[in-house]
Amino acid sequence: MRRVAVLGAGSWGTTFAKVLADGGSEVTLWARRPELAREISQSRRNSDYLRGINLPRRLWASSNLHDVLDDAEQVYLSVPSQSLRENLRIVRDLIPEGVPVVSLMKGVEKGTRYRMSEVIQQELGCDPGRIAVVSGPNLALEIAKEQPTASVVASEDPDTAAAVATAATNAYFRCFINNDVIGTEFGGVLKNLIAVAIGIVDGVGYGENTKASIITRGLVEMTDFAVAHGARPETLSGLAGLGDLIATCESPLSRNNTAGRLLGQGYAFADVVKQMNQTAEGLSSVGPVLELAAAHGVEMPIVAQVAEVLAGTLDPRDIAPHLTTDDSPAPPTEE
Ligand SMILES: NC(=O)C1=CN([C@@H]2O[C@H](COP(=O)(O)OP(=O)(O)OC[C@H]3O[C@@H](n4cnc5c(N)ncnc54)[C@H](O)[C@@H]3O)[C@@H](O)[C@H]2O)C=CC1
Ligand SMILES: O=C(CO)COP(=O)(O)O
Repeated sequence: MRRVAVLGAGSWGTTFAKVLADGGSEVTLWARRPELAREISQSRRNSDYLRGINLPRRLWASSNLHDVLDDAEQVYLSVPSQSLRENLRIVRDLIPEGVPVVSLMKGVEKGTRYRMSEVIQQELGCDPGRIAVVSGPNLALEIAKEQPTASVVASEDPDTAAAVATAATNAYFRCFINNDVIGTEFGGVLKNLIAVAIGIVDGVGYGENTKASIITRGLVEMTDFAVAHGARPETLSGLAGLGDLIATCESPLSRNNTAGRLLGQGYAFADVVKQMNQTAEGLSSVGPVLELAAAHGVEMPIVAQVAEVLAGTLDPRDIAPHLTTDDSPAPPTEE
């Protein structure tokens, strides 16, 4: 039986561990807190993150990294993006030589502005073909309830993508593969920012026209940004772009959407951070994304307005899809 390891026992790491176990692998899950590892292994529950979900028998957890990584044939990473580098420095000598390393994360590192696969490549010093990323419309709790879902596995090496997709496919979860790592990864990062915008206008009380306008123009911003970085535009119209954008913008389960809603209701950024007890990656990646956009000459008026609302310099009621960074009096063209 294939033996795989998942690092990070939050909502997505635990859900993905279940996906892999239900796909036939024997899964070891690393939880930082020993009491959480005990609860998962003994009660088959993760009550902090996945209330009411029974976890499969083929999944056990430990807070000991040696136990988790020993003999792993694939390693999946699901910690908050801003903590990935420090965690990789702890585990890099424990990851078995040559095995696929898979990012489940949807963030960009502050300061360096690197994607998660780039951080992995730097810290492990490995061939990029050993790295894969998983991204798609994947709200953890729905998948933990075994609702039918599709996702994308991207890697520069088709064998790596196929090996990961095979391990991560089961009766309710299906993975498609591609080799557009940049597009797949940025799709997941960028839709979080548009979901924050949707949450903000929802919190303000605006309706479906505003939200549809933001989703549609948001997809243009996502595509322009990703293509400027080398992505294929089709990837952004696929599961890892439009698919994830729809899921995250529509669902109250989305933490990015929820954070935006609180901002739209008038809470200050610091209060929103205090109220969120789970990771909302968009709050950390808005800065590095705008820096990358400026460096590549890409206009992102919606994301820029999100940044202003977070900074407290724009009233949430004034966030709007019709505003552009273009000062000319001529109407903008819809490309
Ligand atoms: N929850 C979801 O529906 C999905 C989440 N993701 C992505 O998965 C990644 C992980 O997010 P979630 O599991 O949802 O977050 P979460 O907030 O549910 O869990 C994060 C986990 O990381 C641990 N953690 C926090 N700081 C840490 C540190 N410094 N070092 C090691 N572990 C630390 C926490 O204790 C917790 O177990 C994020 O990048 C997110 O965008 C991707 C797809 C779906
Ligand atoms: O990435 C996700 C769904 O695909 C989860 O979104 P949130 O991080 O906003 O909860």
